[in-house]
Amino acid sequence: MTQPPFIAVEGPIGAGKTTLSSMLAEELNLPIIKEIVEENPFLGKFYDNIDEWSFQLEMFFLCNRYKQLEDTGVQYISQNQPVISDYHIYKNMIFAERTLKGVKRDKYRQIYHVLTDDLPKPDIIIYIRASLDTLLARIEKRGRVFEEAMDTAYLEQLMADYDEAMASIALSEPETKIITIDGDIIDFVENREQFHTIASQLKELIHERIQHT
Ligand SMILES: Nc1ncnc2c1ncn2[C@@H]1O[C@H](COP(=O)(O)OP(=O)(O)O)[C@@H](O)[C@H]1O
Ligand SMILES: Nc1nc2c(ncn2[C@H]2C[C@H](O)[C@@H](COP(=O)(O)O)O2)c(=O)[nH]1
Repeated sequence: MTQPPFIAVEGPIGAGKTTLSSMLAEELNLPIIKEIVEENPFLGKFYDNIDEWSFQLEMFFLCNRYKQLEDTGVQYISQNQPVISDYHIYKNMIFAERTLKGVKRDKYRQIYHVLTDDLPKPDIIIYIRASLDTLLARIEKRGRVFEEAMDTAYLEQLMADYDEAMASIALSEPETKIITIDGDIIDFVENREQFHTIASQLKELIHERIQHT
């Protein structure tokens, strides 16, 4: 039996994940699972010194996402309720593979698999891509102080890592539907028509999948 749709909005930092997932949740009346960022005690320290703080930060993100998906994701799925999230659990690996090295990376990989292998995985991914200039402009617009120390090369590397990760999911999970949005061209914030095109496409996919559940 297929599960009711679990939708994840993904993309590099500043792509518009939280914005788009919140808009879609409201438009389609879906419950939303949202990342908690402001209370993260390690992010500021991490951007000041990645090597020193990466393990603590990656573990913090992993444990929080695990707990959130365990508490709410599993509950919605078991009630046959479609749900949208502003992250995919695989995001942890995208970042950790970039920020961790050696023994810590090996340990992290093991813990990641132990915690996440039996979690429900999204079967629809909305992947927002955008150019470096667009991402930088949106990060600046958001104005989080701790992100001022972010290195541009780090963000550029993450953009490539995201492309690679999405290509790998497309190959290894052909049943997962990936909708790619060009965030430089499609403006779901300013252009209602463009937002409605995305919302209608998602509504149709949810409808199709519910019928097969
Ligand atoms: N399409 C868009 N056009 C203009 N501003 C946007 C757009 N998408 C997001 N933003 C703004 O960019 C910033 C980052 O968006 P956010 O949703 O927090 O990104 P993410 O969750 O991917 O890091 C926010 O200030 C948001 O209001
Ligand atoms: N090293 C990691 N950093 C992460 C991870 N998830 C999010 N983040 C950072 C990136 C941003 O500064 C901030 C919010 O993320 P958004 O993508 O929502 O803008 O947190 C992670 O797993 N590892």
